[in-house]
Amino acid sequence: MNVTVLGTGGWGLTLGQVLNDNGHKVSFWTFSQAEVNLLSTEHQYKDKLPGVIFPDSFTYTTDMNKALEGAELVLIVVPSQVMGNVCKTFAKWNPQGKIPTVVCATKGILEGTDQRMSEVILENVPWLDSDHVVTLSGPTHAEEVSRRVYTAIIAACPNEESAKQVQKIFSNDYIRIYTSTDQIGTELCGSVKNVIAIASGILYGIGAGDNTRAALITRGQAEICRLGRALGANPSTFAGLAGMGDLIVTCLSQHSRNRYVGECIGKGETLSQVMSHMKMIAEGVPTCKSAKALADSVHVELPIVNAVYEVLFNDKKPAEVIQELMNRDLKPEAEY
Ligand SMILES: NC(=O)c1ccc[n+]([C@@H]2O[C@H](COP(=O)([O-])OP(=O)(O)OC[C@H]3O[C@@H](n4cnc5c(N)ncnc54)[C@H](O)[C@@H]3O)[C@@H](O)[C@H]2O)c1
Ligand SMILES: O=P(O)(O)OC[C@H](O)CO
Repeated sequence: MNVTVLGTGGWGLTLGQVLNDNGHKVSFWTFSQAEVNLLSTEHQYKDKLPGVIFPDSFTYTTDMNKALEGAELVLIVVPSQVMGNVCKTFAKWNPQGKIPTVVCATKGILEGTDQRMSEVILENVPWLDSDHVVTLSGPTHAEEVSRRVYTAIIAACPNEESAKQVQKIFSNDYIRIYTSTDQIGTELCGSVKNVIAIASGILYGIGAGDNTRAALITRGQAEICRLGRALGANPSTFAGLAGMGDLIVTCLSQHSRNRYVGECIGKGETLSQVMSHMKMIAEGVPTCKSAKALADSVHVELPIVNAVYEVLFNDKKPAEVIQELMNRDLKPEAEY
């Protein structure tokens, strides 16, 4: 198959390598000429994935129409907050009557409109329909998949046949794809877990114990469930790879950018200080605002997300918000 990947960050490049391993022809689009120059000459992205050499057959361009020539599958892996603009350009491409499957591996919720990524794509690409937009999500760090570490993830689409097509295209002997028709739950889990991972990082930064981190992950999961249920997700998704699986990896992994942001803040940096030395995207930062807004819109309480919001955007001290969390009214565990 001819595959076009929109986005040359660590995850786009890694998924391109998976598809190349599976025998597909991969072309990349990036907004950055500097990235085209770097990747075309060095075939690696040392700042993001040191030591990983990408195939010579990969092509890179800033011309999206050129990258999309003959595309049978399009994989979008750009930061969530630029998804709308990237899709506006993508929409100008003429697929000549044959609508390709569009796979979205971005995790996040758009600030301002509070839309999930499949909603942003569908709104901005009029010739696409929901049967052709598949979400790829689950516990995956590019640092590991690029080294072909065993991994399992979810392909979610309301149309089961499209999810199965993506399952077949991406699966191989080191990456195993499960299908789901719960795209809402899959997208919400993959987005909100990043906010909980910032909280986990804060706990690392202040030197909290394992008990505290286990409590955070479990109660973070309860928040994701509560929001997901209110927005129409299937509750079984929360216990699966896109739910608990991804929450665990992002809260605990040394590779997690969201955990890293939290850890720096826990050690005393401000958000703008952390952002000034981050080389990669930490989606939990914008998603914290959108998750809070989404929850407010359906009258769902997300105490941990709200606490992270206070620390990130209102300069509250971690110790203060943790005390507030601990001192809330006592209640039964299963109340969500
Ligand atoms: N890295 C991972 O391990 C991983 C795993 C699963 C999901 N994801 C998700 O994939 C998405 C992309 O993350 P990543 O790790 O590949 O990115 P990254 O942090 O490695 O790099 C970001 C990339 O965004 C692109 N970019 C920046 N500004 C842009 C703009 N204005 N227009 C278009 N492109 C722009 C650049 O090409 C840059 O390389 C995120 O939503 C992330 O949560 C990442
Ligand atoms: O490195 P993070 O924290 O952005 O997480 C990346 C992936 O979402 C983990 O599945």
